[in-house]
Amino acid sequence: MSNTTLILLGAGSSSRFKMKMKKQWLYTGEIPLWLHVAEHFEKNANFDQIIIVSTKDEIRLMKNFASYTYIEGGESRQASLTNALQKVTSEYVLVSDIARCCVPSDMIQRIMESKEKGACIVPVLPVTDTLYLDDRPIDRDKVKIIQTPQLSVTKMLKKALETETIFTDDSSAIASLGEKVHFVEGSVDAHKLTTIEDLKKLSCIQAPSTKTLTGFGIDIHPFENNKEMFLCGVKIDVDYGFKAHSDGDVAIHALIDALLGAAGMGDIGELYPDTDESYAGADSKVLLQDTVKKITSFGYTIGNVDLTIMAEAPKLLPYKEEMRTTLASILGIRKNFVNIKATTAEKLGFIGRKEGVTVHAVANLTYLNWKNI
Ligand SMILES: Nc1ccn([C@@H]2O[C@H](COP(=O)(O)OP(=O)(O)OP(=O)(O)O)[C@@H](O)[C@H]2O)c(=O)n1
Ligand SMILES: C[C@](O)(CO)[C@H](O)COP(=O)(O)O
Repeated sequence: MSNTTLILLGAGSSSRFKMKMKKQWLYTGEIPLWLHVAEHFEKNANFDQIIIVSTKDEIRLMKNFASYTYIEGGESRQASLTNALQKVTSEYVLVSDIARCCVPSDMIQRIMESKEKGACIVPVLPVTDTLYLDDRPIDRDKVKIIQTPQLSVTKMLKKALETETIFTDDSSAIASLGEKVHFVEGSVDAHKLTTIEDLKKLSCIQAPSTKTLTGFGIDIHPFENNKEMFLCGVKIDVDYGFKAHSDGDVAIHALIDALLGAAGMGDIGELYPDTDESYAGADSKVLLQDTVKKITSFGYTIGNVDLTIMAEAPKLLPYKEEMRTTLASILGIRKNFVNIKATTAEKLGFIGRKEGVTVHAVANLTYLNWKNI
């Protein structure tokens, strides 16, 4: 028993990163950044428990990668930390930002070995440039740059955060109680990933794998009279549509499943349950937009998609070009990467009897190559 819990904070929105992808989900080789950080800490110290703090959507996906304890974050770093601390029963807690993704092994050792030296053990860097406060130079030897991870006595940190005051790190919270903060040497390598430019300073992360991930989706809907019909987001000029909880766009539903399949994100029913009244009559284009947003924020980029619509009726040839253009625009790819095929079932089965339609879809994803940004 190490009597230490590791909390990795990753519930931020990456707003300063200014990419469609969240920085936590940038891929290094075949693993996302958050997992790279967790595995690195796990290799370098013993923990009773490892807690990853993230958002609800991300936690769903994270659980497919590794069995850590996952906790939903809050509005601020401090709120996220407070949520995670509720699950901590060990004497010590090591808290780090996932954004600080290249913390050297010797820095982790230095912090862990200093456990007894204060209520909070903090890695620091000296300032090497001249410093001014407003229009006056100040003594730079009295100034420190504070990094993470920080090791705290759990009960002190919990107590320090029982306040409305917002602290930018754990050490400032503990210092506010008058408790001893002990400084150890940090490292320039433990630079925090905040903007795209920071990527150049982080040598521990490699280019993402060039692997292609393939997903397959299938959906079936029966016809229903006196409804509007939509396929691939295009209104089809017939006086019947599909029986469904949403607008019944069976093609978009199959495509969403193919995209989710390639990303390892489950299926359409998990993301947009048909028991949820907010999706009653939903425009499937909006669901596809949301799926694309999620896939992109999790570090993937869409390569191509291919759909086969099996329908005895209606005739779809006149709509194929508009279907291609509509899907390409939502997927954010050129229309030559969107293929639509239509086929009959040669009058066989429920499709042949004109009772409904089946759509098969395939999608390919790759990891977004952030090295080319
Ligand atoms: N509500 C929040 C906000 C931040 N963090 C985490 O705290 C760390 C430091 O935050 P920062 O680098 O500022 O990340 P973001 O908040 O994502 O970035 P930005 O401010 O640019 O949106 C990050 O690992 C971030 O994921 C968190 O867990 N919960
Ligand atoms: C905790 C921290 O990384 C210490 O340097 C820093 O304060 C986080 O600041 P942010 O504004 O939440 O990125």
